[in-house]
Amino acid sequence: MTVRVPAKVNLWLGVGPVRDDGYHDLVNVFHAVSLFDEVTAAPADALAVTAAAAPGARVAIEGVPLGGDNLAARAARLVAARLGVEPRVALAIRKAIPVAGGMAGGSADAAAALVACARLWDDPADPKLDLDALLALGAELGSDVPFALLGGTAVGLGRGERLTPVPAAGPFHWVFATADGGLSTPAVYAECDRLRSAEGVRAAWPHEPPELAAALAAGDAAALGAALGNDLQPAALMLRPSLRRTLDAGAALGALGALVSGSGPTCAFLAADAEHAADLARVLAAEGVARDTVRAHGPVPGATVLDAAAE
Ligand SMILES: C[C@@](CO)(OP(=O)(O)O)[C@H](O)COP(=O)(O)OP(=O)(O)OC[C@H]1O[C@@H](n2ccc(N)nc2=O)[C@H](O)[C@@H]1O
Ligand SMILES: Nc1ncnc2c1ncn2[C@@H]1O[C@H](COP(=O)(O)OP(=O)(O)O)[C@@H](O)[C@H]1O
Repeated sequence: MTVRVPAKVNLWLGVGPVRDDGYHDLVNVFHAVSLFDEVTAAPADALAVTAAAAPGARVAIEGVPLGGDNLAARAARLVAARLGVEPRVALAIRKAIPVAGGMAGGSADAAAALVACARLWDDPADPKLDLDALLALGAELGSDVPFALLGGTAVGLGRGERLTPVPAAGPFHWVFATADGGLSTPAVYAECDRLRSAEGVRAAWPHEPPELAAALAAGDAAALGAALGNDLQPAALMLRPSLRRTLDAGAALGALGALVSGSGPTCAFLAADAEHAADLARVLAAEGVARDTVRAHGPVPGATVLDAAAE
């Protein structure tokens, strides 16, 4: 049983004040892109996780924990507990999504494991775990996990887990510039709070610009590029100043939009079309402002079971 699951880029990440539980209220516009991890789940004597780079992918696989704290393993245990079975499964993860890169690769693997384990252990004649149940389990694992189940384009409120799909025409063509080393999501949120308090800025209630929804609905890449935004970007740039050069290089090459993806350090560039994306990827790589560049398009569906013929 193999499940394919996409990375995300945040088209808009409005970050509100920190809440009593330590999380921030968000207006998080997620967009799933065609950069996929795959998780294969097979019955086994005990829970086990392996991880490898997908063919041709240059991911820093050593950053993926293989013990019980791997998000896919946590997902398997959660499904097993909910269904009252033992989590006897071997999970083989093939990663193309950058690790700790702001593209929600760990969340993607968790979503894939939720879907795969539900297929393995739920009763098909009387399933306990429908999509709503999986979305609720996903939210227990992490704020970004529900979106990896859903895919497409969606706005996430609350911690980012309360999702509403957003109509998007697409396809939109993207280039992602990966970086050496990841950024810790909690550290970037903490830096965002620190910068705001140092500047005496009180976080406003986050909002989403109306131009964004209009650009998505119309499939207008130029308008979308102008409407992108990320409240975590100043914090990511403070923690990783070299990203400024990467963003400036993309903008100078005519990217319609250039921003840090989520908590970074991956930078996302919106291209006018597939050809422009190929040019951007090639020149950014040649200029040495990224570890690697990867092209992808969005929106794409969320976690999907591959049939045997496709595997
Ligand atoms: C920033 C975003 C943007 O989509 O993604 P990444 O860039 O990490 O992929 C997300 O908000 C990350 O979501 P996710 O990675 O699932 O975070 P979680 O495991 O739920 O939380 C990890 C930590 O991030 C901070 N956090 C997360 C979500 C949120 N709304 N407010 C927060 O302050 C908290 O410090 C929390 O302890
Ligand atoms: N399956 C997994 N893949 C990647 N990272 C994982 C996984 N499970 C747990 N992690 C942990 O989650 C952290 C964040 O990883 P990831 O989801 O790739 O990044 P981000 O939150 O920036 O999008 C990693 O540094 C790693 O310690």
